[in-house]
Amino acid sequence: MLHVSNVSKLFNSGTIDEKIALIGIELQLNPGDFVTVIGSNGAGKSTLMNMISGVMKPDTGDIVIGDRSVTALPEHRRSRWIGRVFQDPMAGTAPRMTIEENLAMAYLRGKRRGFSFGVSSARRKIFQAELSRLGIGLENRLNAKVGLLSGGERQALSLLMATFTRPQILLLDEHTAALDPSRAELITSLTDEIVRDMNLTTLMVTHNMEQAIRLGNRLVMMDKGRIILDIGEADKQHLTVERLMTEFERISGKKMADDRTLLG
Ligand SMILES: Nc1ncnc2c1ncn2[C@@H]1O[C@H](COP(=O)(O)OP(=O)(O)OP(=O)(O)O)[C@@H](O)[C@H]1O
Repeated sequence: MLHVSNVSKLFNSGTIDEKIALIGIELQLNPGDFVTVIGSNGAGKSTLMNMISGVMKPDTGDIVIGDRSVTALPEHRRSRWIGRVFQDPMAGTAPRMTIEENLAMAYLRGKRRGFSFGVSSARRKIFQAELSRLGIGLENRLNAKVGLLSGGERQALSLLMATFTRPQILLLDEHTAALDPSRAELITSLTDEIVRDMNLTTLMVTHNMEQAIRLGNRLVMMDKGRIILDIGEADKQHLTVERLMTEFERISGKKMADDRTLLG
């Protein structure tokens, strides 16, 4: 479903600010894979997400979604196949538009022209049904401006908007990190539910090791632009935070330098 092959990225090449962000990344996600990604600061996690979504182009390598190479396509041309939720609850939604208008926008993403922007009563029913699965009452607030929602509510809406057109790839970029613990837990369980229900192929970056172990069927660890561990379903079931830390130290030869990492 997603094949990242030999992807490298160097920032500020040839200057004293040169930064190696990714080196020869190889990553294959099969349909329905839910892969969590952890790694120390500057490991290249966000850069990898940006390469897949088309925010930036790799220096070398190829990115294939489904059976097509998207490496040369700009971000907006890939958006029909990709859903993405960012860390910042402000990033995924339009604050001055209503919940209904935001959903209509997401609904039209990647669709051919000819679909009207207006919200028909049939479509409104679909939106209400989708919103009610979030379980936080947003289905009764279709005309509320999104800017008035709490961070958790916005993130729940962003998650819905990113997923309800069933993207081929869902990218979650520390999407619970800016929320307080109870809201983060809500978004985490909604994520798990939606990804499983829709069988979405998902890549989720998190700084929370416990969350990375608990969710998904695979766990990938990055360090200094490389994937240093790729743990499959069977091994992941027996994984603990302590074991993960030990593995990181063994492979990288250093302690996990990441102030934000939650040990669970
Ligand atoms: N636009 C940019 N210009 C220059 N250097 C960059 C840019 N984006 C990322 N980098 C550098 O590339 C490396 C990888 O950064 P990236 O943000 O992908 O890491 P990360 O694993 O997401 O880190 P964090 O967990 O701290 O968010 C870092 O050294 C970073 O400083």
